Amino acid sequence: MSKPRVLISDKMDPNAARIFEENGCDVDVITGETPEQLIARIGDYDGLAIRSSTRVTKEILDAATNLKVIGRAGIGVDNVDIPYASSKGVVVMNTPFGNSITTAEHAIALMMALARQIPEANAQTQAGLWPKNGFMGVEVTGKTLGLIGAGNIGSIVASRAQGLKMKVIAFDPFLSAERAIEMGIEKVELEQLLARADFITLHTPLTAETKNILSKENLAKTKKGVRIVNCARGGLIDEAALREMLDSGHVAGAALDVFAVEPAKENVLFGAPNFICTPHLGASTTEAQVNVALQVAEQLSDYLVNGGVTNALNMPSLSAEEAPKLKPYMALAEKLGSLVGQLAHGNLTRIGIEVEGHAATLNIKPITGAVLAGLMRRYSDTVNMVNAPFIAKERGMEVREIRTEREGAYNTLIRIKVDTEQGERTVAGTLFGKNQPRLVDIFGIGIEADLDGHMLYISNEDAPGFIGRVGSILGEAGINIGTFHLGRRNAGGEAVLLLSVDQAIPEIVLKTICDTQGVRTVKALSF
Ligand SMILES: NC(=O)C1=CN([C@@H]2O[C@H](COP(=O)(O)OP(=O)(O)OC[C@H]3O[C@@H](n4cnc5c(N)ncnc54)[C@H](O)[C@@H]3O)[C@@H](O)[C@H]2O)C=CC1
Ligand SMILES: O=C(O)CCC(=O)C(=O)O
Repeated sequence: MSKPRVLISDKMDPNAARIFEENGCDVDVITGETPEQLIARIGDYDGLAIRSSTRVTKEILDAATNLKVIGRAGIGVDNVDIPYASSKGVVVMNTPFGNSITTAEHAIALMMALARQIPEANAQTQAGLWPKNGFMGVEVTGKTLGLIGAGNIGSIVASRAQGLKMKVIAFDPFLSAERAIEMGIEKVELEQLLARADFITLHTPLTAETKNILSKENLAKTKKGVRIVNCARGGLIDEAALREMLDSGHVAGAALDVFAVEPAKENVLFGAPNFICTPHLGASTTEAQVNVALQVAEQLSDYLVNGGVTNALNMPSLSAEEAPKLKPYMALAEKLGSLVGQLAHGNLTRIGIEVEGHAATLNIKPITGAVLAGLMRRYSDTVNMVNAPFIAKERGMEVREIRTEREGAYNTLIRIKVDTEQGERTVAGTLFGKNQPRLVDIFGIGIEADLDGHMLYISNEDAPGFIGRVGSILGEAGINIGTFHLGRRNAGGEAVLLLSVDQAIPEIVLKTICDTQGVRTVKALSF
């Protein structure tokens, strides 16, 4: 089997390339290309490792015909079109913790630089001005630091600021009261933070809610003399409004690592009083870059070589240890989903996935993904367990998952219930001999069958001689029967026949079977 191919398209610590190679991938490091160059090249690769420079757009994803996974060596993934990647079945991963300490330290460094105007004092001193009387700083001790966003980085900033004897308040709608107490900070509303903070530091992603969170209006509500730090994302602050506030002296200083448009070769803030900036250096320490490079290479190669999923933003995590345990369940789930998809008529709007026994002790998200992928395969060739939940949602399907660790008649069971035009339909399957997917129930009728290759499903009235008649029709058409499985609701009632055959069954043969007395439904299946 050929090795997975990975492209590193942004500057990254060389350890990343080494790890990819050690883990069995072929790797190319080609940085600084234009989007057109990347579009021309990307079709050759299974994996793409990036930092913040490569923008993974729709056009790039359309050209990435072999791409299975994108890894961001860092946290923010606003440079990747995740919904489109999901629709293409491409997993997107980041490295959520590798550069958090470094970025938090950068925010603290910028805060201290602002408090003591270090960059300007340095420049004037080296220019021979000895400006001893030109710079009057402020202490941070006893001052209030307002965090907007108290996640990984925000909480590290909080603990460092507490070490500097600052009082920390935070606005973060998703911060629980318990966590705030644990962090020793005060959870406040945005209005309070704006009114009370001597320093404000931002640590949220850029979303519809956080875009321009420091708008002109909100900047006007800040305390006079406030100092503002942004090491999160450009776009969180209205840059033109901030410039006005710096010029007027209402904002005593601002330090930005990130800009609305990057690279920021020119910006309305350049040259403003008490404005300092760095070129998106928040994550730039040797330690952080080694961390994220190692992590992204381990994660991507684990996915490409072993199927392990870690820190994916568009699918559930699946460790390399979990992957082999889940694989037979996912195969079963896929087959059951596919059976339902092939047999159910009309739109499926409600799907129940019940997992019992041993499978329920595992991570069931991949099982759900596999059921949905199997179920929707009849709609699309590109559906897979990554994009299936998104497509299901898009199609308005309501998916319910029920997990019961207690064993029933089988040591493990996956049951799928769907509402169809004919009412609720159920199929269930188990694993025989630990990894052999086996159907055990079809629409409430017990049966035992492998779901493999070409198959024929017949629902009929239970009557003597029926099986012989079907056998003869197939025999006369030269179609060899591999396996034969029977089940019935009750004697003389509804019966089910599931056959595996060595070739696809021609329409004309299906029609002949359909016309046979006692037949209710006939359907050729393939798995
Ligand atoms: N300058 C740089 O080089 C770097 C920048 N970053 C950026 O820092 C940001 C934060 O990273 P982490 O702390 O790791 O992320 P995180 O996900 O751990 O924390 C983000 C926090 O923002 C909060 N939040 C979300 N919406 C909010 C809203 N509307 N108002 C207030 N709070 C809200 C969340 O509840 C969460 O607690 C990310 O955008 C990331 O891209 C990260 C690393 C390096
Ligand atoms: O890779 C970088 O230098 C930027 C890091 C960053 O912005 C992030 O991790 O979100």
